[in-house]
Amino acid sequence: MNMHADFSPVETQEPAILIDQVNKQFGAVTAIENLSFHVNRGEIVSFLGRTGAGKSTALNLIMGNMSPTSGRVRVMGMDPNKDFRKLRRTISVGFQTDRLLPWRTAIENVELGLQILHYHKAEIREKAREWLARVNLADAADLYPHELSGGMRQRVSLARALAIDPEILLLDECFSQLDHVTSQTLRSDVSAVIREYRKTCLFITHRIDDAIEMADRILVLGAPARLLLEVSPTPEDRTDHDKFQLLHDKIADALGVDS
Ligand SMILES: Nc1ncnc2c1ncn2[C@@H]1O[C@H](COP(=O)(O)OP(=O)(O)OP(=O)(O)O)[C@@H](O)[C@H]1O
Repeated sequence: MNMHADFSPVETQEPAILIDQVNKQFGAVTAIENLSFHVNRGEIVSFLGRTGAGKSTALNLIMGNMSPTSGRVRVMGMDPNKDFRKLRRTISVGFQTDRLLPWRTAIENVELGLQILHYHKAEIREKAREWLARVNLADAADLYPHELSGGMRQRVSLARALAIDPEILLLDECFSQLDHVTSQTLRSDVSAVIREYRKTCLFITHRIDDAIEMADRILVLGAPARLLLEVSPTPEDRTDHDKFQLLHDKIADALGVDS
């Protein structure tokens, strides 16, 4: 159990993430234009947009790194920019690059977030081992990042993000640097873990396949970020080739890209 009093879990009935009529300007540039959406607890939502669609800006707003020019951003009912400290244990992020520390072994990298949150020493090692095993890396605990493949490093990075037991996992293009086969395997392993532990996940990608495979709901964004299409893939959309293609084409059409 985490003994640090500052980081007690946040309890609320509100959606995990709420974006309500949000605008974000950077000088003359509009990054987000009247964007509204929510992510329910335990839901996996994919954010799909072309480059420059404001996906990173939306992520920064949710992480509390900046505040909107107008509109409301809420995470578990709180303002992430104002309640940054209270939400430290609530949100974890998996990035496009693994961001592992090269001088730490795999297990020591997983331990990092737990150390920052002042978990007890014995608990830190135990949880890190547990999560490495969950991402199928139990045997790689003592290897350094340069001894691991790209897919393995990304698994370590995801174990690190999940080890602090966050309510919400934000995944920012975290499979896009990997080859197709590695990315597919990791994607299905990670979505299985997210569903098993009933995490809320906002998954940012520009790959239509990734979104259909992983998400309960897909939000297709135009640039500047505004909602163009919202779809909920069914299990058949994933398993039936024709249905998959139909949905793929519909999303590609909304995005204005060739499928
Ligand atoms: N700090 C900033 N200062 C000025 N302009 C910014 C800033 N951050 C983002 N922008 C602009 O806002 C728009 C949206 O950028 P953002 O990085 O959020 O898009 P994105 O969808 O994440 O793009 P990508 O897929 O390429 O990462 C772009 O036009 C970008 O140049």
